[in-house]
Formats: sequence, C-alpha cells, structure tokens
Amino acid sequence: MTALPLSREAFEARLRQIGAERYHDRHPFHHRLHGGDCTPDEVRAWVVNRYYYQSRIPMKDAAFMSRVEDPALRRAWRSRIEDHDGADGREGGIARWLKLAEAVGLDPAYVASARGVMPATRFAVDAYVRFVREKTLLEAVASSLTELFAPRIHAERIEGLLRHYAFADDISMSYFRKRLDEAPKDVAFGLAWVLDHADTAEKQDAAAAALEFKTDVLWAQLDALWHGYVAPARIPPGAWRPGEGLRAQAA
Ligand SMILES: O=C(O)c1cc(C(=O)O)c2c(n1)C(=O)C(=O)c1cc(C(=O)O)[nH]c1-2
Repeated sequence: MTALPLSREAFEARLRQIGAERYHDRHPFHHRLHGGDCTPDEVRAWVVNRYYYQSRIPMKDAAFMSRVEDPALRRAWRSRIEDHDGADGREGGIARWLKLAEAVGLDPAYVASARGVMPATRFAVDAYVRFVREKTLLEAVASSLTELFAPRIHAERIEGLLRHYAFADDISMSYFRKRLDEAPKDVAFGLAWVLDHADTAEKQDAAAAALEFKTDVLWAQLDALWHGYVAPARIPPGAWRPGEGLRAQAA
C-alpha cells in the first residue's frame, strides 16, 4: 500500500521541525561567535571560510536555473543571483561580505581568492552545488529552504556582533541586514513551490531529505571551523593561518 501524502500544513510543519532540530543556529560555534567568545582569529577564520559558501550560492542558483524549462520559475529565481553578485551599479552580497572581511582586518583580495578555505568547507559547499545540479528540481528547491530559519540567525548575529565586537558597525553588518530584506521573499516563494510540488509521500520524503542534507552542509562547515581554529586548533594543511592574508594596516 502506498503511503498517503501529509496535508500541506502537516508537511510544512515537518519541514519546520527539521530546522528546529538541525539548523546551524544550534551549533556551538555560532553560540561562541554570537556570545562574544570568539578570538579575533576565530572570527577571521569564519569570515574566510564562510566566504566560500557565499561565493558558491550564485553558482548553485545559476546551475539550478540552467535546468529549469519554465520561464516563470527562472524569472522568480534570478534575483537570487543578482542579490549576491549585484546588478546595474547596485552592490551585491559578495561585495558586502568583503566589507566584513576588511572590518575584521583581512585583505578582501585574499579572502576573494579563497586560498585559505579549509578542505572540509570546500567539500561541504561543493557538495551543495553538485546536489542542486544533479537532483530533481524539487530536491534542489527544498535544499534552499534552510533560509526559512536564516532571518532568526541573522538578527541574532547582528545583535550579538554589535554588542561584543569592536569591528561590528553598520558597514560590516550590512550583509546580514540586507539578507533580512532579501531572504523572506525567496523563502516564501521556495516554500510555496515545494508545498505545491511535493504532492506524493515519496516526493515529500525526498524534499525533507534534501532539507536535512542542507542542514548537514551548514553544520559540517562549523564542525570544521571548530576543529581547525578553536583551541586546541588543528589547522589543516593549506588552510588560512593566523597572520596570513591581513590587510596592510592590521598586519
Ligand atoms: O548566515 C546564515 O546562517 C545563512 C544561512 C543560509 C542557509 O540557511 O543556507 C544562507 C545564508 N545565510 C545567506 O546569507 C544566503 O544568502 C543564503 C542563500 C542560501 C541558499 O541556500 O540558497 N542559503 C543562505
């Protein structure tokens, strides 16, 4: 006997439960960061590694769009690329992230080179891009739904960083402030699309598994960061080392 799909409401609740249990706002590295307990070098390591995630988001969205045959879906999706890359003289999220890099004392060109990114960060982030390129469109859209839970963490981060770190100001926090405006529209669209298209129990299971996979992508990045940079730090070969990639004044 084939299982019946959950109602729209029950399926949405199932997706939200995944966030409640597995989203990376629960990770100890985030508690440390937002609570003011990170050393300047731990913050720098986070900025260097998280840049790689940021830089790959528009690439995964372009990979997604390259597979979409419906112009309406492509039209709804394409602002995600512009939000990160910028458009028509408007600065995008990547440029704003590099302002944060500068504020924490890093050379933006070094960060943008991605030279200091840890292997585990690359593996996790590249796995996300590959997932979106290779899985069904439903799984690809579902994997973006961690953003349902992101506004909460961005608000928490703005507040925590402003309270605890001298580098935090309007300019260095602009990435997160802007995401508070941008993300809700994307996620409302993505959630409605998944609820509309996951119309069998099998598709609901696949969408839920995709969201879990994505929480793993995020969690694994923070595990790597903790292992690499929080004492006793075990920095992997080739990854950023304290003192490297600093901007001239901060060196
Ligand atoms: O700071 C965060 O915790 C966080 C998490 C996520 C996420 O949940 O994937 C994204 C972002 N930020 C973000 O800024 C962003 O642009 C973004 C795009 C996506 C995506 O999967 O398409 N996730 C996220």
